[in-house]
Amino acid sequence: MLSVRDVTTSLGGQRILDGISVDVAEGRLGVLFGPNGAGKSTLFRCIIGAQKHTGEVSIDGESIRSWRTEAIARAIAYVPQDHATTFSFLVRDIVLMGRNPQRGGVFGPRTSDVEAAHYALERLSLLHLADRSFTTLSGGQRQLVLIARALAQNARFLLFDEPTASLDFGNQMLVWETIRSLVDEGHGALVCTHDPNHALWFADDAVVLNKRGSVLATGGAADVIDAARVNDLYACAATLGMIGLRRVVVPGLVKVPG
Ligand SMILES: Nc1ncnc2c1ncn2[C@@H]1O[C@H](COP(=O)(O)OP(=O)(O)OP(=O)(O)O)[C@@H](O)[C@H]1O
Repeated sequence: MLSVRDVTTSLGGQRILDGISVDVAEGRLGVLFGPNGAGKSTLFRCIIGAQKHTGEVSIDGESIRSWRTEAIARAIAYVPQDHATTFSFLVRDIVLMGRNPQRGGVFGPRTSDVEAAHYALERLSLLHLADRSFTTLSGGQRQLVLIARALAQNARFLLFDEPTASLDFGNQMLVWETIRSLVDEGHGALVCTHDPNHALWFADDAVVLNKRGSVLATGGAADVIDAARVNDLYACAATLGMIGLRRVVVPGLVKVPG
């Protein structure tokens, strides 16, 4: 279990997160839902130790505050919101980078690392792109490559920051289905999303943040993300229609909980 307890942080002299607590359990898919600027990305950075904070992040009851970066990366894989690389790394090398925390030292990749990267590419049907430059890929393909890198990392817990932003509907579903299947295989995931439908379709649990960076609600996704709450957060009557999409099922593609 990855546990976040009472995490509070400030940026530029301003309180950004205020006493956030969230659990990420293996075999559970949680979503982090909240308006722009609520602090979702900042919370991810706190969790992986990239942002100073008070409160505690622990794994199986052990605080990870003093863990080295590599040790954290062996336990937690983070897929950032938008990865604009200016270097034209090959896709296979980007995915192989996911093995760095496992390798340690300065030695080159072991056979097992190459195999893990190959498996991750194969799992996400990306083998045909393995020798393409990352910079030449579409946004959806890049996102899938970053998920493959996280898969190669073989961490117990996966953090995704808006993994379907800018993707077409088909790729949104592919990404969510991939995350869901990784969770069903035993990973724990926390996914930041702006789409209440995605939360209802795919997530088990939800944490709703308000724009002041504190928890508005936490619990089962369908219990805490409903029309009233979405309307309250965004003051938008159209949210009722969006929530209605929950009942639209693409056969064999979208799993609707319950
Ligand atoms: N370096 C910084 N200095 C000052 N304020 C910052 C800094 N980085 C982020 N912020 C502020 O922190 C707040 C939270 O930002 P964050 O990116 O975590 O929000 P978010 O919920 O992920 O937003 P979005 O949904 O738009 O991606 C925002 O108000 C942002 O302007």
